[in-house]
Amino acid sequence: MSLTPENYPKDYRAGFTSFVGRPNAGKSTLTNALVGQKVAITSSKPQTTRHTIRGIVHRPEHQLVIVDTPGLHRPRTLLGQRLNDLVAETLGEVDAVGFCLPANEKIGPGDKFIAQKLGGLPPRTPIVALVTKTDLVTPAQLAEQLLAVSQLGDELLAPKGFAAVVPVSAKDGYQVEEVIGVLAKLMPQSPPLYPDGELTDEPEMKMISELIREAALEGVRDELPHSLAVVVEEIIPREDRPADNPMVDIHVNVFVERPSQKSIIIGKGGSRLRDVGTRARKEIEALLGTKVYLDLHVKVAKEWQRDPKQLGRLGF
Ligand SMILES: Nc1nc2c(ncn2[C@@H]2O[C@H](COP(=O)(O)OP(=O)(O)OP(=O)(O)O)[C@@H](O)[C@H]2O)c(=O)[nH]1
Repeated sequence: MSLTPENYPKDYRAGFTSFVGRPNAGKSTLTNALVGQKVAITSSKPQTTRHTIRGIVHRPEHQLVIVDTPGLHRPRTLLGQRLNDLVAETLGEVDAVGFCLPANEKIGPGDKFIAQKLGGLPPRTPIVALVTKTDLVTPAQLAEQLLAVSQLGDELLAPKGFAAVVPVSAKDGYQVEEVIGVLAKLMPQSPPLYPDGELTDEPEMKMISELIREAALEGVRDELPHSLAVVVEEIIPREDRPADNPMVDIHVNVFVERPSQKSIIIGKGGSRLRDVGTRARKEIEALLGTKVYLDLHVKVAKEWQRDPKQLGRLGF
């Protein structure tokens, strides 16, 4: 029998949690592992998560709603500041924060910067340290990192420190269920917030633009992630299609900052853009469950990261 707001165990817990951590710490991959389906985009390039995407973890005794925040980092451009505002806003509203620190990298200034920010959250918000990517280190290295992480909490989150320090590998599934359990215990007693089986409430347009962004970033150089914005202009059901075989036309603008970046995205004779389109289309078809015609246009919007008007137009 599925859970409803009227029929749920009396000690049921439900609430919001958010993962923070420096770029590449493994936040998106962990979200996907917890939810069990691809919802947040992942890539080996830092800062690919621009939008707040929620994954929802359902268990018989609790529900976790995960808000996936962009990588916290020191503000550099206007876009950077906006990302930070977004992170601060998101974190003010959650019941617990998961702070991701990779097991295979020494704690650095970026981690300390984030820990300091977390120290400024309302005193009731518990913070769980998640030591990610444990598959990449030996048990001895892991033990050392767990100790270093606890010390970081004692130093910068005094007097409470971390509510827990949990090692996890999203890649091989080690301790994924433990992470859910630890976070769930920190949620308030509450009826389920979302119906059973719902995995994300992210609007389709955002998910589509994330899929295209992910495809467009595949295999490109480091400078591009910050310079790329994807805007889905419209989604139109194709007329004159048989009812059992529908199709939608999706018109998309891909914005870059410089003509040279436009050439990178398009590739020789348009070959790269065709590949990006094919890969993204397959993912979008799987998401929507219908055939898709994807119309991609690459445009140059100079310095869009620094221009408030352009940022607004691009949905930031
Ligand atoms: N070996 C291993 N690699 C991992 C694991 N989790 C994440 N990764 C890799 O680490 C890289 C970054 O992971 P993401 O999940 O995109 O990191 P993120 O923190 O969301 O990154 P941003 O969006 O840049 O903030 C990717 O190449 C992942 O495949 C893990 O448990 N084990």
